[in-house]
Amino acid sequence: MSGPEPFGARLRRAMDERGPLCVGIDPHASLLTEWGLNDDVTGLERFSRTVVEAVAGRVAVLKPQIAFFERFGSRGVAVLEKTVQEARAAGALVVMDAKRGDIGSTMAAYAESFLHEGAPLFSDALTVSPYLGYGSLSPAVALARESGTGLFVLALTSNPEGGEVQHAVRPDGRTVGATVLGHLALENAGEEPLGSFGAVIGATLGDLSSYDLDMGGPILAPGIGAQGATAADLPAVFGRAVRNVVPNVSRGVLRHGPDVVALRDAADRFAEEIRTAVTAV
Ligand SMILES: O=C(O)c1cc(=O)[nH]c(=O)n1[C@@H]1O[C@H](COP(=O)(O)O)[C@@H](O)[C@H]1O
Repeated sequence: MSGPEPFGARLRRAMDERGPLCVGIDPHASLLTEWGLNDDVTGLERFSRTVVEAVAGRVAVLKPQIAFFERFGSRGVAVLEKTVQEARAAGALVVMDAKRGDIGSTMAAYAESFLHEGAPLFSDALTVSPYLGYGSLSPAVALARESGTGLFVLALTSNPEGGEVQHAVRPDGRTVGATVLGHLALENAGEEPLGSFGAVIGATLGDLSSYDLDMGGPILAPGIGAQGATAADLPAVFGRAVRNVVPNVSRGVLRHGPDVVALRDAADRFAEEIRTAVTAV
């Protein structure tokens, strides 16, 4: 008896139907102010509900960044619970951006918080950090397989400081980032049409031709817009793997709020730029 449909298959279908764009829900204090909202839970709730109303029915993925909700304690997390539920009800997949990482036993609790169906923050996928050793993620991998959810593992991050760790060369001659990608390739082996264990690779990183990006899973690609990358960069950065790329745009879309139509139009413009860039490959 087969279990729930794997995240990778659900994501592939959503990307084919809605395009690959992921819009981030990052309620920065500065954005709340720009939207004429107070930097409080009421403003947080209005902000989040507006983004869901504007784009959850049309983009494949929404990516709430948990830190901006945790800033308000339990009432902020209550807003996040509602936001995730409303986004999923509108047909978007939700990637919870929590970048969780810990030793195995604690990692299991982190995984249950987001990937166990019935958890208040149940999401379709979770960002995780492998920097306690890729193997420390195994409880999250196991639960994802069981619950039909997925992981996005930080591999080559968009921030300029990432290289210090991720480009470090291990005794076997491979970089730390390449080692993470190698683990993911094994995790996704045999999964069709797309594995459920993705990598986070910044769209800001320029030439990655020395890396094998074809690890059978999706690539969450932040960095477009506020961090300086553009949709046109995607084919050059990701090569053939661009077909599995989920480009993320957070501030680049959110700065057009609070008007719902303006938010929607901004998302549509990014979606069209991405479609043009990716189909040119
Ligand atoms: O895991 C992430 O989502 C992530 C990884 C990474 O390497 N770089 C990165 O920017 N992110 C997240 O992606 C979003 C980027 O936001 P914008 O720069 O506003 O589009 C933020 O929520 C970041 O935390």
